[in-house]
Amino acid sequence: MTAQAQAKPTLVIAGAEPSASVLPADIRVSGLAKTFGGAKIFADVSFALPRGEATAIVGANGTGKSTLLRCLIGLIQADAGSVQVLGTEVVGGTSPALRAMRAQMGLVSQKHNLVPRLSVLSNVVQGLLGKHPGIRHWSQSFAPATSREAAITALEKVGLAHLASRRADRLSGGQSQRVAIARALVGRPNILIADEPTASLDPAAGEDVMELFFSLARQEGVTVIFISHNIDHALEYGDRILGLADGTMQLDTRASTLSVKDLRGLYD
Ligand SMILES: Nc1ncnc2c1ncn2[C@@H]1O[C@H](COP(=O)(O)OP(=O)(O)OP(=O)(O)O)[C@@H](O)[C@H]1O
Repeated sequence: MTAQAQAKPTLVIAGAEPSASVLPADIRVSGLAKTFGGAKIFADVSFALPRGEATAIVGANGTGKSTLLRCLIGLIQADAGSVQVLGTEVVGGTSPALRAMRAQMGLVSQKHNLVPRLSVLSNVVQGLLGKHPGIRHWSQSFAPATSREAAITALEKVGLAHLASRRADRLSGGQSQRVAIARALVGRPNILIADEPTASLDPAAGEDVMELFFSLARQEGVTVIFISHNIDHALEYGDRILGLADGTMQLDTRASTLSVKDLRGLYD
């Protein structure tokens, strides 16, 4: 299959895999559309993500990958369509319903988003705020012992328990991203969402973070959806690839059936 052929509408198979509609899905998107100020970002986007699978979203800059993730989390409202996450309808969902849904998710972003002046342990404790809103989970010193212990366990999983008391702004980029992974995992989420988790890391640190992130996600049986500009990462770590181009989902297929060359077609 050539790169050019893969990205052309004749090969669009979004939503067409029989398995996508029959497997239990943690995320179901149907007919999703989003505009900003009248400019179409994407329309008619449909897919289903089976439980326990990792899905990579790929596509050129500005095609709407982050916007799509934000619509899934309910941080921005789609203009049309439906998004069901763990049984909750996100489009038009109430704030309490969206908060309860997000409490079952872990988020990792490219900028780590740690609170710089707080300790590593407090940052990880804050990963429990979705499940336990309120001041007790702002800092490890207010948190109940069970939460502190959960945070230490999460730090052990990413190999950083020995840095629990270090301030977050005294970490390297790779260490920060590991702490962000611990924070995402501490609440035992059902879904992990990562927006370019290695974008700010050098290649070796990026590789380490991807290995760690996916080995932990697989151990926990978590459904993962991640954006990557690294085609090798998308193919290596994604069970499935979603490709956005020209305002539609041009690609929705198993990673094992694709090559680097196929995916480059999305960037032409
Ligand atoms: N809040 C917003 N208001 C207006 N336009 C926005 C907003 N957020 C994103 N956009 C626009 O929507 C388009 C898609 O942006 P988005 O960040 O989703 O793309 P992306 O595929 O994630 O890009 P990249 O790969 O560069 O991160 C861009 O043209 C962007 O400028």
